[in-house]
Amino acid sequence: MGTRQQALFIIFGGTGDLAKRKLYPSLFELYKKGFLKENFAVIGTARRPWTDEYFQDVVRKAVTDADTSKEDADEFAQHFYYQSHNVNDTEHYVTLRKLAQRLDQKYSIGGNRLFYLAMSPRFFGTIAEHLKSQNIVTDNGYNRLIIEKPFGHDLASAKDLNNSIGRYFAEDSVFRIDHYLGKEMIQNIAAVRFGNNLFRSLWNNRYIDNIQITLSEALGVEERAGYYETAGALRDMVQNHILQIVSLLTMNMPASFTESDIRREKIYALKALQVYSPEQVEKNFVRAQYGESSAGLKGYRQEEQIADDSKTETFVAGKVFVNSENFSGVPIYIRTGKRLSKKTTRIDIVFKDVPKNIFGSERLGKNILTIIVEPKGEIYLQMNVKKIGQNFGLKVQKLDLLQVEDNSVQIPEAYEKLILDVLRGDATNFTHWEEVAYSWKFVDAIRNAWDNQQIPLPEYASGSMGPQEADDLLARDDHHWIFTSENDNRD
Ligand SMILES: NC(=O)C1=CN([C@@H]2O[C@H](COP(=O)(O)OP(=O)(O)OC[C@H]3O[C@@H](n4cnc5c(N)ncnc54)[C@H](OP(=O)(O)O)[C@@H]3O)[C@@H](O)[C@H]2O)C=CC1
Ligand SMILES: O=C1O[C@H](COP(=O)(O)O)[C@@H](O)[C@H](O)[C@H]1O
Repeated sequence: MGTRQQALFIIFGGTGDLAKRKLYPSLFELYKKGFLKENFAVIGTARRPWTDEYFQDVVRKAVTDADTSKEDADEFAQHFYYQSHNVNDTEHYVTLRKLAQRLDQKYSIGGNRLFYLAMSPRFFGTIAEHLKSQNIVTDNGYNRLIIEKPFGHDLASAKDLNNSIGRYFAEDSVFRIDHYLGKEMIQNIAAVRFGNNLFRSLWNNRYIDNIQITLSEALGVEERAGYYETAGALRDMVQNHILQIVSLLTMNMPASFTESDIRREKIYALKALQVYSPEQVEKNFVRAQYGESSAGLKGYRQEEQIADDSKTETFVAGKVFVNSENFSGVPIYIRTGKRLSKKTTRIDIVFKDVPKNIFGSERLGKNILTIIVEPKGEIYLQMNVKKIGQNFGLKVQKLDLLQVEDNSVQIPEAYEKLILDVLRGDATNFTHWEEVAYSWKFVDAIRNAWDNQQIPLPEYASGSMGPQEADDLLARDDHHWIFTSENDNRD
């Protein structure tokens, strides 16, 4: 049983997709594990006129799967209340305050409040302002704000947003969520890097040849076309998830495994990102859009709510440099896209060749450390070993370091972990404002070059691993993607 937490959750966007698919199931897991018990309540707010009963029914459905007992789901759902609320209407905050006060007393919560902004970022400023001006924040407990991505549209809008939130909430009570930081295998990066002298000492430009980060999705744009048209893969995946992974892979070893020390090093790594000129963008970044597939899948421009002449990229590949002492000169190849051959999130660290191959005509394979985040957590290392037999020959052997067996370990969902971190006041796995700012600075340079220059937007076949240009990017450096649709792990 976990340490009991007491808090009142106010979820803005309580009728939305994220709330139903991720937030309610995560809260339910915390409830089943005993982190939430008697002393918590949830107010869901949005404009539609739901009743408490209807809302509780939505919550019950959202948390029900084959393993859920009806009693647990019923008991849990009784902690949920609905308040029809337009975030732009000051009057509605008065009703919200009264409901919050009543529930605080009813559940003996002691003033702790967690405000989850699960809606469009254009509303964040006004919500933060009203929470303060209408006294929905308390004096007798903590008041924490969880903010969903995207944090702004570019550096200028992110600054505006940050300023408007910062007027009402201090940086240490703002939790900018990036759900990748809650993933078990992403958190494993620090364990592998800093817990093993073997890797700690090799983790630099003297031994690492290149790094490859792949976040590929098999699904298309699905129901989020309206948002995606304004974002594209660069803003949707690179600005946040991919650059966060880059920072975790390249940061210096923190003085201690604490929030402030880790943050300092992550900020330093992101500050060291090489920001490209338009000419460098053209050379080092590729964008593309998915086309129709021979299997009958729609191309991006044929999807609902997408313009026939949309220029939104659904795929990005690029070469990134972190110009720190330990990483300058190491190409970090990144790629992400929708409608690719497979849903996989993986990191391949490719080490340099031994300075001299003494084995004559025997070819040496590369040492590659692979961290698979999805679909199933795995870490393995490719090594050269002798082939068994009379003669001397070499072969590449995959050394399994970790395999998260299906069902053998209870892997908490990213949102579950992150919400618990917020309840505990631990912001280690959240994004600090400076990280956001340096990431936008890097991304804006690419976006501006794409918007202002005639940089091509090729199509790729749905079900492939992107356009030929993404392979050419590595081939020019005499490298290749370790993960391909044909071969999971070739060299
Ligand atoms: N869905 C996902 O998988 C992910 C989402 N996110 C982010 O989470 C946030 C929410 O996304 P998602 O749930 O998909 O979005 P949805 O469009 O599904 O939900 C938006 C919510 O906002 C409410 N809303 C809209 N306008 C108002 C208003 N004026 N006053 C009060 N409520 C309003 C809507 O309810 P109503 O219409 O009843 O008012 C609805 O509950 C976004 O920032 C998104 O980028 C981030 C990662 C993944
Ligand atoms: O933030 C986002 O992430 C999802 C992919 O998340 P994952 O945990 O399934 O890898 C992506 O589909 C979505 O477009 C983006 O907004």
